[in-house]
Order: sequence, then structure tokens, then C-alpha cells
Amino acid sequence: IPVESPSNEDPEAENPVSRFRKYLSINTAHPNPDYSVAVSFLRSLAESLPLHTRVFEFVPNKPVLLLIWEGSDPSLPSVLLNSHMDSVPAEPSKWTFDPFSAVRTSDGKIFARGAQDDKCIGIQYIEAIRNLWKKGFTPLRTLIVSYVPDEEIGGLDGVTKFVASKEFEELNVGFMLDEGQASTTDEFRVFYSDRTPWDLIIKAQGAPGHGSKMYDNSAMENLIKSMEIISKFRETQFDKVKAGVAVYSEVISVNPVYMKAGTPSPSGFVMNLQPSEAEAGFNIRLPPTAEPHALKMRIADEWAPTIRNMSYQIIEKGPFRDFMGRPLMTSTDDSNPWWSTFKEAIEATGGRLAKPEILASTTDSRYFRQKGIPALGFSPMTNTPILLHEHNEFLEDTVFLRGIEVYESIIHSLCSHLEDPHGKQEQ
Ligand SMILES: CSCC[C@H](NC=O)C(=O)O
Ligand SMILES: [Zn+2]
Ligand SMILES: [Zn+2]
Repeated sequence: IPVESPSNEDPEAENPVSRFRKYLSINTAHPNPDYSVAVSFLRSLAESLPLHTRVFEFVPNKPVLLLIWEGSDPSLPSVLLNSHMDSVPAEPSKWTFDPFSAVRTSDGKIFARGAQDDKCIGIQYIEAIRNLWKKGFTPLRTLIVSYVPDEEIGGLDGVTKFVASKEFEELNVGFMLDEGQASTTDEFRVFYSDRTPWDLIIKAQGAPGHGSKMYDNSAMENLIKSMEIISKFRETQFDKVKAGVAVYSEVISVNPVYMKAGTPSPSGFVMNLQPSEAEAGFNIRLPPTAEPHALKMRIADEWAPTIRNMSYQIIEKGPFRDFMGRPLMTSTDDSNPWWSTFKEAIEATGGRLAKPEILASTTDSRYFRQKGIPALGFSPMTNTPILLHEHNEFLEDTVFLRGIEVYESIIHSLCSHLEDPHGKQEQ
């Protein structure tokens, strides 16, 4: 494998790629994201543009930044483009280049934590605005670009506070775009829903005993039985994917993420004692079509039954239904004029959209859908390996630049009169 060398482009040059690399070099990875530096940098980009900025600190040191391009008819519902400022951690020793140096190799790959997830869109939004403004475009409806903290850890101090605020109500958001995922083909991917995460912790209790003794109902035995039953369920879901009757994100996933048991000793664990407690944690993801009640019954009856001295805790990470009790799905047919306009705007750039999907993981868009706001997940990356949360995350500069053009078209269309499939004039 040829070793890529960092390119020797002028480091002082100011252009969309250099601004992207500068944003990437601000370390906003957990557990200590530097949000204040990111906010100052993004504000500085907005200064030369017809944008006014607002910063909210609903929680101290967890800023929400808004860049607002006022529409000529502010009475119309606005369009919101969201991205998160934080990233998951990176292990520098396992990367070819430092994850916060944003090295650009001679073949145009920009390596950095956040290159795909999701600092690309954060800069593309601003660059698209810059280009539209230079071309003399003025939006009819107001455009809001939001930068939120803590998406990667659930958004409780970020987007949840933002959408619950009176300031958010006043923005009168009619439609929003949030991050999506890279596509390995020529087609852009778009997401109309996310799976909802649940954390499941199951605990087993039992009488302790000598390491040599065979007896029923030890904590370990009870936990292992649950693990086997959960594994079987996992297989039924995975089998549907393997058989091609469902795509990956349409089934319930359940994956073990930790196990905790044993009696510690100075040299490791006490080996001749069967412990009285054992615990395991699972990451569960429910597609919007799942029956949460049925899964809860299954957990209570089969995965952690009291008859086997088990107990459990489910932590639901965000909403499963909207405020009207409907599944958190945005419609992707002509009944939704935002969808038609979005799709046509992409096609106008020569791009093609893949069949809309459910996202296997989750994003902040669930909190907007919960409020009844139509929301799509979209990150314009084609012919790109999916590297979010992985080592050596990168994005090619040509893909990044093409994304700016796509957003220009999207903003242009969404912030003008909507295509109305029923031929009615917008009120
Ligand atoms: C508990 S909310 C966590 C949100 C996170 N989002 C991206 O990876 C995810 O795990 O999907
Ligand atoms: Zn993300
Ligand atoms: Zn992420």
C-alpha cells in the first residue's frame, strides 16, 4: 500500500476546504469537547455573510449556536439545517494521521474525527449560503443553521433543551434537515426515521457457593440463561436481514455491551467462589414499526424473569412516538411538499436519491420529529466508505465540494415557494 503524504497546499489559503479542515482541527471529541472554540470559529465564518447569530446556553458550557438568514417573508415557516459540534473519541495511536490534524493527502482525502460525522455538513451549510449570497439569492422563508452540543451522548443538554424552549417555538420551523450517512454508491442516501435506542441492564441474584459445587439458580447460571435467550432473539432478527426480508435498520437489534460479575481479588478474581450477583448491559434499537410493549413483555417474561431471581432496568433514550402518538416517521411521498421540493432540488444538480431508509443508529432529528416537524437525515456523500465512529475517518475534498453545490440547490428550493403537488398556493 503506498503511503499517502500530506499535501503541500498553502496552509494560509482561505477556501471551503481549508475552513472545513480548520473546523476539524478543533477537538470537540468526548469526553471533553471544546465547544467554546468551535462556536467562536463558526461565528467568525458567519461574520462576512448576511447572517445574524444567536447563542443559547440552556446548560452552562453547552452552547447552541444559531446562524439566521432572515427571509423576505418571515411569516412563512422556516427551514432549519442542523448539525452537532461534538464527536466520538478517537484513538490517535490507531490512526495513520493524527485525528485532529485534519491532514489532506495528495489524493484529496481529509482524515479527521468528524470528517463524515458530521462536521462536513456544518461547513457545507455555510459555504452553500456564501455561494447563494454571492449569486444574489435572497431567501423567501427564513433559513436557520443550528450547531448543537452532545448529540453523541444523547442530546439531553443540547437539542432536547433547545426544542423545548420558547425561543425554538418562535423560530416557527416548518422543516428540518439533519445528518445522514455516507453512500458507497452513486446515489445519495436519505433517512426518514431513526431507530430508538434503549439501554437494558439485567441483573441476576443467587446463592453464592463453593467453586466446586453444582447447584441450581446461581447468579451466573441465571444470567447465562438470559444471555442465551437474548442471543436467540438476536438471531431471529438477524436472520430476517440475512434472508433479505428486511433491511438491517428495519429489525430490532440487541447487542451485549458489558458484563459484570465475579469477586475481585488482588490477583484477578476469586476462583473458588460462585458469585451472588451478575449483571449485563445491552444496547437495543427499535425501528419505528416495532411494538415497544411487546418487547417489554418479552424482557419481563423471558430475558429477566423474577422466577429466575432476575431484575432489569430499561432506559429509553429519547421518544418513540410524536406528541400525537404517531411513529416518528417523515413522509417521503408527494403528500409532503417539503419532500418533493428536497428531492427535485437534488435531481436538479444531476444527483439521484436512493430509496429512503430508516437510520440504524439515531440522531437529534428524533426530537424534531417528536414535535411533529418533518425531518430528513441527509449527508451528501456518494462513493464514500461509511466510516463514522471508525479509525481513519476521512472524506474526499471533491465529495465535500460537491455537497456544497447540493445544499445550494436545496436551500434555494426550500427557501423559495414550495412545489405544491396539489397545485394550491401556499398561504
Ligand atoms: C443514546 S443516544 C446516542 C446517540 C448516538 N448517535 C450517534 O451515534 C447513537 O448511539 O445512535
Ligand atoms: Zn453524527
Ligand atoms: Zn456519531
